[in-house]
Amino acid sequence: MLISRKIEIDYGHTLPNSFSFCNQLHGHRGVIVATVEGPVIERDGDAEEGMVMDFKFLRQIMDEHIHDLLDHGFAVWKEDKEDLEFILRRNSRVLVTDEPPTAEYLAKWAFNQIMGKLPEGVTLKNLRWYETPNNWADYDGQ
Ligand SMILES: Nc1nc2c(c(=O)[nH]1)N=C([C@H](O)[C@H](O)COP(=O)(O)OP(=O)(O)OP(=O)(O)O)CN2
Repeated sequence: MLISRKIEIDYGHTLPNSFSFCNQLHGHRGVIVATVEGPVIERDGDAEEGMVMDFKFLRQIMDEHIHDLLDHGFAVWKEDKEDLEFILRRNSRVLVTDEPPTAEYLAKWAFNQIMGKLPEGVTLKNLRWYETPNNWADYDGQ
C-alpha cells in the first residue's frame, strides 16, 4: 500500500547560469510530497492498526529533515561564489548545494534526507518537489 504526505516551505534560491529570470535571487512556496510503501499494520489494538504508518509521524520526519533546514532559508550552489558569500553573511539558514539548486536537485536532496528515517518495513518510493504549482520534479532513488 502507498501513502503520501505533503508539506510546504518557503525558500529562496538562484540558478546563476540560467538564461531566464531564474538567475535572479528569488523565492518559491515549495510543496513537497513524500510517498512511502509498506504493509498495512494489522496488530489488534496497535495505535497504527489499519495504517502503513501514522501520517503524523511521516510529517514529523519531513519537518525535521526538510522543513527545518530550508523553510525561510536559501539554497545556494557552492560554485556560485558571489551569492554564497552574501547569503552566508546575511542568512542563518542556508543550504549549500553541490549542484545548482533546481527542483531536480532538491527532490533528490529531500529524498536522501528522509530515506533512512522511516520505520522498519516502510520504504520511500518517491519524493515530489513542486517548485511552482506548474513545475515539479520526481525522484525515486534511481
Ligand atoms: N528543469 C528545470 N527547469 C527550471 C527550473 C528547475 O528547477 N528545473 N527552475 C527554474 C526557475 O527556478 C523558475 O523559478 C521557474 O521558472 P518558470 O518556469 O518561469 O516558473 P513559473 O512559475 O513562472 O511558470 P508558470 O508556468 O507560470 O508556473 C526554471 N526552469
